[in-house]
Amino acid sequence: MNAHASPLSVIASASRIVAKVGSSLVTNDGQGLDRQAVAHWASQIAALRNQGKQVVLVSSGAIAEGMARLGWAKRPTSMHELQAAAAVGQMGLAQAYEVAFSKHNLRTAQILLTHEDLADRQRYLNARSTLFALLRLGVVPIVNENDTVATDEIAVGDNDTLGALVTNLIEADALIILTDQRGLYESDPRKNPEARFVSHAKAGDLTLEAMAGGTGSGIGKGGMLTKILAAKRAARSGAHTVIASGREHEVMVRLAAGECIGTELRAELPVLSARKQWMADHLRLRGKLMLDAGAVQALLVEGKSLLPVGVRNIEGDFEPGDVVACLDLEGRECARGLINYSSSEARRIMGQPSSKIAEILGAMTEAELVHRDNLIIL
Ligand SMILES: Nc1ncnc2c1ncn2[C@@H]1O[C@H](COP(=O)(O)OP(=O)(O)O)[C@@H](O)[C@H]1O
Ligand SMILES: N[C@@H](CCC(=O)OP(=O)(O)O)C(=O)O
Repeated sequence: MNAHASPLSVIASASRIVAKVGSSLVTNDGQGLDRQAVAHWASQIAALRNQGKQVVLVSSGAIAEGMARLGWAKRPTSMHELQAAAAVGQMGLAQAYEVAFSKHNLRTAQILLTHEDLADRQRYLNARSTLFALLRLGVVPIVNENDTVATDEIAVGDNDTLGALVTNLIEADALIILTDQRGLYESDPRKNPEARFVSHAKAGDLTLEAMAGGTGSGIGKGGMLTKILAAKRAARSGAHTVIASGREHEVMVRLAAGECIGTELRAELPVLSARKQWMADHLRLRGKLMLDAGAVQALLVEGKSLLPVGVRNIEGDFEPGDVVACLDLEGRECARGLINYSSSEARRIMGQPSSKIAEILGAMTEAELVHRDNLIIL
């Protein structure tokens, strides 16, 4: 896993970078904003900009800062208290970044997103154009989840994932995830101080997911697993990921100079087209299709569309245009795509040849249940 160490960090050649800093890196142990840390992020991003690199910052910390401002020692569990803390804290966060970046003559822009903003194709394209406009204007976009309005149904959920979604959105070359650990260890170093460090691996390598645990800090949200999954997601648009310690001196600048710091997860997965990436990232699954062996072979090996004849069972309620998962014989999701028929229609035609669709439903809109153009192989 540590074998293919490259002499130069992937960040050296990246011209568009998304950098994500976790809550523990912008607050003093969750007790209010660490203005010195914020100043360091600003000066490092300013240095990268002076090298001609475009940088979008995804910063956590709103809830931690809100808790400090409200005098709460413990992270609340109720959604509305969390949302209230985020609303209070985001003010401080935005203000601190604006002040810190202004010392380098840089303007900042606040971008608060939810999953719902990105799941709508028009709003997705709009967010993308706005981010590009900001980068062209030389402004540093600072992104966070819009926690104040984000309920579970519409939330991205954690900023590692949000960082990956923004990486895909703006087709960044690299995602830097800064956290309170040196990078990925073979198991959580808080629980196992003997755990070995992973310096290089392939993004999307399934063995990494088994190594990564949840958050250990009580301040952060995602833990290491969301970072590993973020790297896999970022790789789908060709972006490499580095997970490194935000406590390393001048970590971003040294990475940009080519130094290998932290865990480098290289993008070696097939890159999805922009439209398929958006489908994979943003649309909620509405149902599941259990396939037979022939259909699995047709999809995965022969690159064909999914026909009703290869479906053995269907779960869920969906309408034409919704996203459904395709499961293989072992129940693993092997593909997902936009379905052409509603769940009630699909149940009536499953297991049948396409020539029978018109007879069963009264009309045939499409011969395929999911056309290959609308299908993502996982
Ligand atoms: N295999 C692992 N390697 C490194 N850290 C891990 C691992 N598994 C779990 N962790 C935990 O993940 C934490 C970092 O995630 P998190 O607390 O969410 O930080 P952040 O706020 O930076 O996102 C670490 O402090 C560590 O305890
Ligand atoms: N949006 C939340 C942060 C959520 C989150 O993922 O936190 P972290 O694990 O510290 O990156 C906030 O600003 O408090």
